[in-house]
Amino acid sequence: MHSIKTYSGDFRAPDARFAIVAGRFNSFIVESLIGGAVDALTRHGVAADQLTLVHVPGAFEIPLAVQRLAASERYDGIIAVGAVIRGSTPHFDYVAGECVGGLSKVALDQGLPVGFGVLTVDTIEQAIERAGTKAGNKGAEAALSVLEMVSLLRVMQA
Ligand SMILES: Nc1c(NC[C@H](O)[C@H](O)[C@H](O)CO)[nH]c(=O)[nH]c1=O
Ligand SMILES: CC(=O)[C@@H](O)COP(=O)(O)O
Repeated sequence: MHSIKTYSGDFRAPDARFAIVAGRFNSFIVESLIGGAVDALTRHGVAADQLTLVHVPGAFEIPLAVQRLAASERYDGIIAVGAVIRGSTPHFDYVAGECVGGLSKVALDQGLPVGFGVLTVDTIEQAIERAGTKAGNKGAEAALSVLEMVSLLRVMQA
């Protein structure tokens, strides 16, 4: 049997600091995503004083706020939440594309876990399903992914 060096994170990151950046657009959905993210983190031992919540106008603005927080070096991980719902013009593709592209760039440029809890959906019904009803809560999923990545990066640099 080969012994393979393995790195894996878990869902514990003592004293880690997290920020949630939330777009206000479609706020009735986004509030549930924020709630899911906070609930997931607190259930895994993250205290309120380890959490910061930042509101921005919409998904397009999320990457800039995430970049500013990342550059401050005060956070171990950042969770982006928002809801981009397709309308009748190509606007959706621009907003959603810039949001995910910007978030990936910040994560890689800053070497910081950034969770993608931004819904990119065709209908309000699809958004509701993914904001705490039958298809889970993408805010919670993103928060747990960030928690795991923070833990993993700590293991990898130890
Ligand atoms: N249509 C949606 C937007 N649009 C707004 C943009 O994100 C941005 O705030 C505006 O263009 C000003 O720069 N935002 C969402 O989060 N969701 C949408 O469905
Ligand atoms: C995601 C969007 O940008 C969308 O809300 C815009 O709707 P429309 O394409 O009908 O202007």
